[in-house]
Amino acid sequence: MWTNRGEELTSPALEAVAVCASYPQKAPKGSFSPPVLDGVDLTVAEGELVALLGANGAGKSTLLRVLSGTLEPTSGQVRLFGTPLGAHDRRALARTMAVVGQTEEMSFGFRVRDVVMMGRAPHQGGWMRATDEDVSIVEEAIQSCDLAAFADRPVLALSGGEQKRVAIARALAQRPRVLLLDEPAAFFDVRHKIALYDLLVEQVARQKLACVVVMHDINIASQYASRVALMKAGRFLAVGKVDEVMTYARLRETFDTDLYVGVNELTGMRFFLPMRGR
Ligand SMILES: Nc1ncnc2c1ncn2[C@@H]1O[C@H](COP(=O)(O)OP(=O)(O)OP(=O)(O)O)[C@@H](O)[C@H]1O
Repeated sequence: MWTNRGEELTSPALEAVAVCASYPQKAPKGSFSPPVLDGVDLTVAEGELVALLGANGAGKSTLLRVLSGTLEPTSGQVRLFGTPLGAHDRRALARTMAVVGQTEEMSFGFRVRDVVMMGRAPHQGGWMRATDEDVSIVEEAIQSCDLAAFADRPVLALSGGEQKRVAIARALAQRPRVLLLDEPAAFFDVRHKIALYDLLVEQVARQKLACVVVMHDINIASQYASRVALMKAGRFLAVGKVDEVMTYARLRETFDTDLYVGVNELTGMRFFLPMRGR
């Protein structure tokens, strides 16, 4: 069954099928690095937040690059609402998917409000004239990312964490259906970290977003993720609900280290503590 936009109703929002990926290398010319992703399968539905967890170098950011179309898989395929990523028109893709990378270059000379407005560009006509709706979406994104106090400041005059919040506000202003974020809370203080994930789960539920987030904080993942994917050496060790996947043994295998796994008696949620070595 198909919608009037030609999308298959039963298709997941985002799908990686048997994806392998390598990086092009300078020498010898035309060669590739050894595989960084090795047969990854993932489906992400609308209204769910999937956390990618794994040690440094496991391939999390690479998977995000492949899912966003920045890196071509060497084999396998990524599909967005049932259609191969490459078959989507660039402008339509920009309306459908927003990406917040590990590092986001901010342009010199722009104010916070201008940068967030850039998220509306794929929805605007050739003249890029902001409608009342654009302005109100931008203001909502600025408010929700706690940026109102900085809205008229040059973006380069903000701290690392504040600039990251601007990049997230711009992505939310895009009103995408799929949102990919690479360690979005890396520079955040604890209050802003909790506020960000509260905001993300609220957006995921309200806008029916399909959201994939690379995370290093396993306690945040256990509290906010609909599902968790544990990565090691370019493969998934396990994908599933927190209680199925975030076990002592699986986390040990993922991170090559022991973690204490506890359960919060008030919420029933798991928590994890690092254990010192000998
Ligand atoms: N541009 C690149 N060219 C060549 N190899 C790369 C490139 N980027 C990453 N790699 C390699 O690919 C592997 C996976 O890197 P990736 O950045 O995907 O890991 P990650 O799981 O996101 O790690 P981290 O937690 O440290 O951010 C690593 O071995 C890394 O050295």
